[in-house]
Amino acid sequence: MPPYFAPGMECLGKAGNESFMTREPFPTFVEGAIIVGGGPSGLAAAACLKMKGVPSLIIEKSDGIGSLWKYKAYDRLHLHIPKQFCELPYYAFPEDYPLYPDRKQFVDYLENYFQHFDMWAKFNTKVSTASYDPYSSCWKVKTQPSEADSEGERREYRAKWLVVASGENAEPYTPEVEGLKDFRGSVVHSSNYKTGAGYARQRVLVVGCGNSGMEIALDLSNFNAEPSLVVRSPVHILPREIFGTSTFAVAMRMMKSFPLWFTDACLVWYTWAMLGDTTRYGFKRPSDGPMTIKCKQGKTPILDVGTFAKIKSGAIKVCPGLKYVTPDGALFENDQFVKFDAIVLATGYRSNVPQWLKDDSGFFTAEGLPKNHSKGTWKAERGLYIAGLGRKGILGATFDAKYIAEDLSRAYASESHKRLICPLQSR
Ligand SMILES: Cc1cc2nc3c(=O)[nH]c(=O)nc-3n(C[C@H](O)[C@H](O)[C@H](O)COP(=O)(O)OP(=O)(O)OC[C@H]3O[C@@H](n4cnc5c(N)ncnc54)[C@H](O)[C@@H]3O)c2cc1C
Ligand SMILES: NC(=O)C1=CN([C@@H]2O[C@H](COP(=O)(O)OP(=O)(O)OC[C@H]3O[C@@H](n4cnc5c(N)ncnc54)[C@H](OP(=O)(O)O)[C@@H]3O)[C@@H](O)[C@H]2O)C=CC1
Ligand SMILES: O=C(O)C(=O)Cc1c[nH]c2ccccc12
Repeated sequence: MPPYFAPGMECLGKAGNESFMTREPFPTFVEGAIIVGGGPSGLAAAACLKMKGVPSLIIEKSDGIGSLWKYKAYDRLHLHIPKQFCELPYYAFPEDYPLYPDRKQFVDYLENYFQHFDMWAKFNTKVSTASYDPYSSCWKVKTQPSEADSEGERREYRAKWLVVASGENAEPYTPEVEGLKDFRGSVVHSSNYKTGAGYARQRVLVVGCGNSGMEIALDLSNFNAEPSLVVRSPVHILPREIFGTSTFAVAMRMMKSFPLWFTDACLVWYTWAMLGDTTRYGFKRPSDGPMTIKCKQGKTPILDVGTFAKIKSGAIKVCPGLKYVTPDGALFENDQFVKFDAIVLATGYRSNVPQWLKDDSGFFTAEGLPKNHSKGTWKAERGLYIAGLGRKGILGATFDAKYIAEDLSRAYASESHKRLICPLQSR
């Protein structure tokens, strides 16, 4: 019996006494792969598959591609590593782009990339569940329209292969902080922060000192606000450039020829020479080096774009961990109380994979990131692939996409004799 007639693939609605009113939608069969997410990782995967002759459908909950860069990033954002490390496969950045393209340029590039490869995508469509159906050996992907699409309907798609590309930064993470909900001023997550323009002369507490918190504190200071930055854990801070060359590029080159510890020692020594003793300003260094931590834990070092100079000058204050927030300020772990007018939570993001992917293979951690697998973080079982969740930035996602296309295209070729070709109803 061909797979499309197998039990479980018939669209007869739910069992039991549920009426036809609650019937499940008819599934649309997708030849090739379904890709969940239309960010850089999903685009890279779709392009690499296409180059290998494998079709795919991107399902994206936002109204277009690159939603993180389009809607969830602040205005002054630039790529913080040089463009050659953020280029997606088979399509170069325009030649006149600067070394560190800005947010708008990167979004334009992603949109052109999508057009260039003439990709298939369903926008305003959120994947609510994806599960493997052993009867049909397919992935069942159920979708619901996003809030912006009032006329959309629930759909079901099926494909032999599923590529998870929903991003490490899928959901803003807001920690439980005592008293936060009673704070009288504005509280925004960094994903909703655009510019410091409305914060002039306000005392703003920026919680979190990853790359977002550091740059938002700088932006606030440039707009004449009075930012304070919570730095609760040891963290590596590196200048973005070493003698005019990107620190990231220097590190990559060194890692090819020298052991990791030596690269780390050089980076830390150089930072000390450039920025001085950062511990004096509240930045304790972890005992492991910056690239060791990136490789082991995926945590990105701070690439400083001018915040540290503002900290040195006193324009940005550094605070230790938060104890609690009051309606008009915050108490810190050193028992100091400071008044604030606004709070920006630059406390990071989480994967949303556990919310929608039903996978019991043990491939993912409870946080929805691949566990450390000896064979890499891009391939699970039963036709499930993962792009951009290996905590290696856009460069890592492009490697994932190439490996995925290589492997998936082989499986696609061997399946081709029994493949069912059902054109999509809409693009
Ligand atoms: C502010 C910021 C700056 C960064 N700068 C850099 C940088 O300079 N260099 C670098 O290498 N990395 C950088 N990163 C890391 C970042 O992970 C990448 O830039 C990149 O966007 C990751 O691409 P992605 O496609 O994996 O994820 P995303 O860009 O997050 O794309 C995932 C897409 O999946 C969609 N999606 C999620 N869940 C669902 C669902 N259930 N159904 C349908 N669609 C869904 C989302 O709407 C989103 O469009 C930065 C991250 C942030 C937050
Ligand atoms: N192109 C660019 O210039 C930029 C790149 N990025 C990238 O985007 C990704 C996300 O970065 P980002 O948004 O900064 O998130 P991160 O996860 O990197 O940083 C989150 C920060 O919040 C802190 N934090 C979390 N909870 C609390 C709490 N309760 N109290 C105090 N501090 C807390 C964390 O501290 P702790 O370590 O103690 O948990 C950490 O310092 C990274 O990969 C980053 O490199 C981001 C911005 C700009
Ligand atoms: O911005 C990010 O989150 C990245 O992951 C980019 C990146 C990958 N490897 C790195 C090593 C040092 C600094 C940034 C990165």
